[in-house]
Amino acid sequence: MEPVSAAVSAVLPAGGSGERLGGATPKQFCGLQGRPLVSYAVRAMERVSWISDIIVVVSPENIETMKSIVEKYGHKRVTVVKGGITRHRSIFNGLKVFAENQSSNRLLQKPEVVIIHDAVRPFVEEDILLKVVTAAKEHGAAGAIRPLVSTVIASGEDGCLDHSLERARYRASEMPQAFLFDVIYEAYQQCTDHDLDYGTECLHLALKYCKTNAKLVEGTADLWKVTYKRDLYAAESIIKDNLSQQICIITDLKEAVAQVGFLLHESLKSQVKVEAISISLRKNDSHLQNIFSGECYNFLCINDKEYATEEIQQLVDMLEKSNIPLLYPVILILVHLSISENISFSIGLEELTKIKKFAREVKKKNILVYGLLIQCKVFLLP
Ligand SMILES: Nc1ccn([C@@H]2O[C@H](COP(=O)(O)OP(=O)(O)OP(=O)(O)O)[C@@H](O)[C@H]2O)c(=O)n1
Ligand SMILES: O=C(CO)[C@H](O)[C@H](O)COP(=O)(O)O
Repeated sequence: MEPVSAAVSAVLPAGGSGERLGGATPKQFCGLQGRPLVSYAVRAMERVSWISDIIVVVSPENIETMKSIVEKYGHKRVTVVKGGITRHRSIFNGLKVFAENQSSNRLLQKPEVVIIHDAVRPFVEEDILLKVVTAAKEHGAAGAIRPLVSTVIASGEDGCLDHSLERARYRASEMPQAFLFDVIYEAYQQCTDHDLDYGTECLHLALKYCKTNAKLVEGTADLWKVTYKRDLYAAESIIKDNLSQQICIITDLKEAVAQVGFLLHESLKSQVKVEAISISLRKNDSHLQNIFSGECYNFLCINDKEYATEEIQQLVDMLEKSNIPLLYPVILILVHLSISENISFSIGLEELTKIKKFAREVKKKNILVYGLLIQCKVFLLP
């Protein structure tokens, strides 16, 4: 697919109260693995380099909470805007930031295409964003859809079945959606109070007021909206699963050690996404930096050096300098290979004590260090 050739920004409605989920905290602020749900959606947008501004719309009482989330998790390109009493009113407020000079918000550059995405749909990927934006540029509006899980039926006044819809002909409307900014803004300006208070579908507004037939784009199953309590549990297990799906194996440049890294890569690659690199940790390696910013949280560092702590210290320093938010525990497994002819380990007791002390220190920074000693005996052929 062609790269994006339009100015694109995003509006994330996050101003609801989460009645269906229940509980005192609105669902977008519920913690998943210690981080609020809304922050995952913001992060998903932020990772897409061609999205310029991200407008997060929250209820007036949650403005400060949202601002502190932006600060705590280092979110960039985010403007927090006051929401309305319904989702449509919140989205409209978000769009206004681009079109009207509001006293509390600087006027942001009006995008050609605007993405609208519920803040409670945390697993949105660049691929689907690109598809809806490209389709919106061509058709004026586009939205992700999914097959219906259950058949839609209508009941009559007596509470009995009136009619049912042919399931194969209908689709569930999901998010993200994208619009030519002028189309959706015009539609919202023309909306009646009834639309704003009872409507649930932005694509419908574009059709009703701008005669724009949205292109429907097949989305993936994980675009679903966190609505009920069970959805929070499901989202949390997807997050945990994603975290354990990527590992980086780092070896030094010595051939025997690099060879172990290569073999490990071969045996793991069918189960997890694995990167294996041979580098000198003393130098600043751009490939390793890219792996950090790709949010890899698991590292296996193999070496045969006597001073293993220095190596792992260098890796931790690089990790910290890379400024990736340490939102989850980083797992660093230090594998010390002792390749020798005799059975004694090349690493001394003093070094082991140092590693243990180091592990205790970095644990406070959410970095968990584990050590593994492997004795490889070299058999010399006669
Ligand atoms: N006045 C509102 C209502 C909803 N939303 C946002 O719109 C998205 C989708 O709405 P929904 O799932 O219905 O959220 P809630 O309204 O919070 O949930 P409920 O209907 O169960 O109260 C959510 O990110 C929600 O925060 C909003 O910005 N402003
Ligand atoms: O499914 C959607 C597509 O437009 C919206 O995300 C949905 O309408 C959200 O609002 P609610 O759950 O309050 O109806």
